[in-house]
Amino acid sequence: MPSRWVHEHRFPDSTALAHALAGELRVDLEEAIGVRKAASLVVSGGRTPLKLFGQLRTEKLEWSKVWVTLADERWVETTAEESNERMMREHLGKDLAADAHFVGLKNPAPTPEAGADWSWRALSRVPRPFDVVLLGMGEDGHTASLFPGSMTLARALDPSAPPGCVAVNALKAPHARVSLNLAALLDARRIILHIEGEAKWHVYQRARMPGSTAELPVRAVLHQKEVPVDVYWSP
Ligand SMILES: O=C1O[C@H](COP(=O)(O)O)[C@@H](O)[C@H](O)[C@H]1O
Repeated sequence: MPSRWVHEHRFPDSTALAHALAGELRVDLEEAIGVRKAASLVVSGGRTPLKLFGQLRTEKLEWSKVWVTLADERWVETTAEESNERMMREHLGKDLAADAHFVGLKNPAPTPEAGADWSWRALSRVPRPFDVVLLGMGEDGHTASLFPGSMTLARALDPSAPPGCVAVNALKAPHARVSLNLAALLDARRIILHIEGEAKWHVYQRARMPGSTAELPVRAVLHQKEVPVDVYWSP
C-alpha cells in the first residue's frame, strides 16, 4: 500500500543498515543544530539498536548540543540488565557521543503510575519537537512500551491526549513500564521505525493494513498523517 507518509528502506544485513542509518541520523542532528543550536533524539531500548548505537557514537557531530532520551523504560533500577537507560548509556554514551546529554525516564517513584508525570517533567530539558524519534517494534506489534492488552493503551493512543508519559502494565510485557504516549511520540519532525528479522517484517506488513490499534499498537504510528515515518529493515 504506497503512502507518502511511510517510506521503506531494506538492507541486506544489520551492518549495512547500521552504517546507513547512523549516517542519516548524523545529517538530521547536524541540520537541527544548524537551525536551533541544539538537537534531540529519542531512542528505543531492547536489542535491535545495539549495532546502530555502536556506529552512531563514532559519527562526527557537535554531540555536546545533542539531547538523547528514551521512548520507553522498564521500571527497574537503571543499573539492571533490563534497563533501557543502562543500555542507552553503555552503548551510545561513549566515544564521540559521550558529550551528549542523556536523560532517562526512570525515577525513584515506587511504581510507574506514581512516576510517569515525573518522567515526563524530566524531558522538559529536551528540545521539542524532537528532531528524530527512533522506534523499535516487538513481534506482538508493540512499539515504545505501547503493548497490546495494556489497560492504559486506549488512553496512551488517544491522539487528543496531551503529550506525556503513561504507566504500562501488560500481562505479556516483562516488567511494569513507562512509555511516551502517542501524542509525545508524534511531537517529532521525523519517526524512524527500525526492525530486523523476517518475523518483524511480517508483523509490520500486517500493521500496514487498516485494522485495530489495540491488536497492533504500532498501527497508530504507521497510519497517522502528521509525521513522516521511515522504516529501516534488515534480515
Ligand atoms: O521492550 C522493548 O521492546 C522493543 C523491541 O525490542 P527488541 O529487543 O525486539 O529490539 C523496544 O523497541 C522497546 O524500547 C523495549 O522497551
